[in-house]
Amino acid sequence: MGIKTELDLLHSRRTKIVATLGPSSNDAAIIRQLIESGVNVFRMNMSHGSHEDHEATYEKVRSIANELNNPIAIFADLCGPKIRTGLFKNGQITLTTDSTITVTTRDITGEAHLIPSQYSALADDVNPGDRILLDDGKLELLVCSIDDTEITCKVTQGGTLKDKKGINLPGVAVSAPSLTQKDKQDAQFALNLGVDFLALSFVRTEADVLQLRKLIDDGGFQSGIISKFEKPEALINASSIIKVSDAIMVARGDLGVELKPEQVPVAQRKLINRARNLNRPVIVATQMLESMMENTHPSRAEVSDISQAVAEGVDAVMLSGETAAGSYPVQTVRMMARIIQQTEAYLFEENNFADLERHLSQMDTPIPFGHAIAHSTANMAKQMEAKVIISLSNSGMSAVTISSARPTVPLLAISCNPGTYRRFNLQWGTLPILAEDAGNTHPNKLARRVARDSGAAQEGDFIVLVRGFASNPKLNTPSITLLTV
Ligand SMILES: Nc1ncnc2c1ncn2[C@@H]1O[C@H](COP(=O)(O)OP(=O)(O)O)[C@@H](O)[C@H]1O
Ligand SMILES: C=C(OP(=O)(O)O)C(=O)O
Ligand SMILES: [K+]
Ligand SMILES: [Mg+2]
Repeated sequence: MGIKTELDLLHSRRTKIVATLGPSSNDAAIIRQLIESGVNVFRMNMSHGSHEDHEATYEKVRSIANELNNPIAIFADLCGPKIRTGLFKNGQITLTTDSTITVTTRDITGEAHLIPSQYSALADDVNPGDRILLDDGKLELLVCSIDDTEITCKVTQGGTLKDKKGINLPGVAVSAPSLTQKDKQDAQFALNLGVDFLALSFVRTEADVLQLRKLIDDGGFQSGIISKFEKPEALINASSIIKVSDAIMVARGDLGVELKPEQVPVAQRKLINRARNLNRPVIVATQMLESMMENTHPSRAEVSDISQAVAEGVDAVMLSGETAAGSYPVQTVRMMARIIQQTEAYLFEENNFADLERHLSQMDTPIPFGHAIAHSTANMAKQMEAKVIISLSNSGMSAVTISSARPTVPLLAISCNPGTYRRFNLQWGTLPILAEDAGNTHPNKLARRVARDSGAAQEGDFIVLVRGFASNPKLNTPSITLLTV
């Protein structure tokens, strides 16, 4: 896929698509189709699959993305202290409501009435009367008694339980740290592969994020961090967590178990607004097209859910089991792209993304420095009917600040750092451009050339160039330049 095709896509879809890799999508032909159907970012879930599997899939994605000249970004999602069931003899067991079962932390294979879990402190963390939720809360147990490694429970909500499904303990203070020993090993592995981001599960505080940041920095890597909001504590500490993260994810699967399900949509809205106000990309994840794991058509409620997230101004929507283990991975991505396009077309027609801008301008004054520049850029580009906004970024700050204003005019984000270039692909309405030259000496010339070569603008068209953002206030000298190609 050349840059012109990408540009056409950007004109028709600003909200990005994240797809999880797994057994249904580890084949080169499928990966190619997923990219051609609209995937912008792939997720490798470290909770499943071996390092060998992940490495093989990673190399396939990179080689196909290179071949297609597509700025696909890849992130590794660390397990975090997610407690899971172990393996069962036939891959699953059935739990009957009102029956008695045992959860054990012994290292065994599970069978009827016996659920293994590798989390060794489980028996210490729970008390009689606590609830244990299984598989994103679909099944529920009540703790009756604890004897060393054995937790005796009554099944209060039965059903089928498969291998390695999540265990949640709502209201129980889990002793495991956010970054477990396994996470550190998985992070090293993924950083060595060259992932663009690491996703940190079950973040509770800013310190959790900084611990991972240190691990990345100590290894001399540049990977970004996506903080996953899955705990009530994270919502309380949202601003401080967002500020030290490169992006966030509203991880609705675990969040909906740790909170009540009805609290999730409000948390989603608040997090989208908070992340945008702080210039950080935000992903909404989980069960977006869940029914398409087995069906070729989505439920009406799923379609509305995606449409709603787009209208709320999210940067990216994510597919999990749908592309990792579902029967129709490519059809699911196509469906997601269609839903996004239809909703965005309406929003642009109604000038509703501009309403989001107004929402932002309702923030306390003076509004943050970057927002003023970003909104002026968006407005000027629109008023002058500029063909494109071009940002020049070393760190990526100019591009993410402009993207957060959700401009009507497409944003071409230039960087000469391949990692920054790919990380741009998670951002709303941003088409990444990799340049050999950072444009420090001849920025106008570079901007004109990129606008022309990408087909975004022709001789005589207006373009708007933005550059000079920096996190150090003394070096922060953003400028807007109106250029004629
Ligand atoms: N790499 C993989 N290998 C095997 N199964 C996978 C893989 N990725 C996902 N799956 C399956 O798809 C389901 C949904 O995927 P996902 O949301 O990524 O996982 P989870 O919710 O378990 O963290 C998983 O529970 C698992 O059954
Ligand atoms: C995305 C999520 O995390 P995971 O799939 O790793 O549990 C979630 O909980 O919604
Ligand atoms: K995970
Ligand atoms: Mg989760």
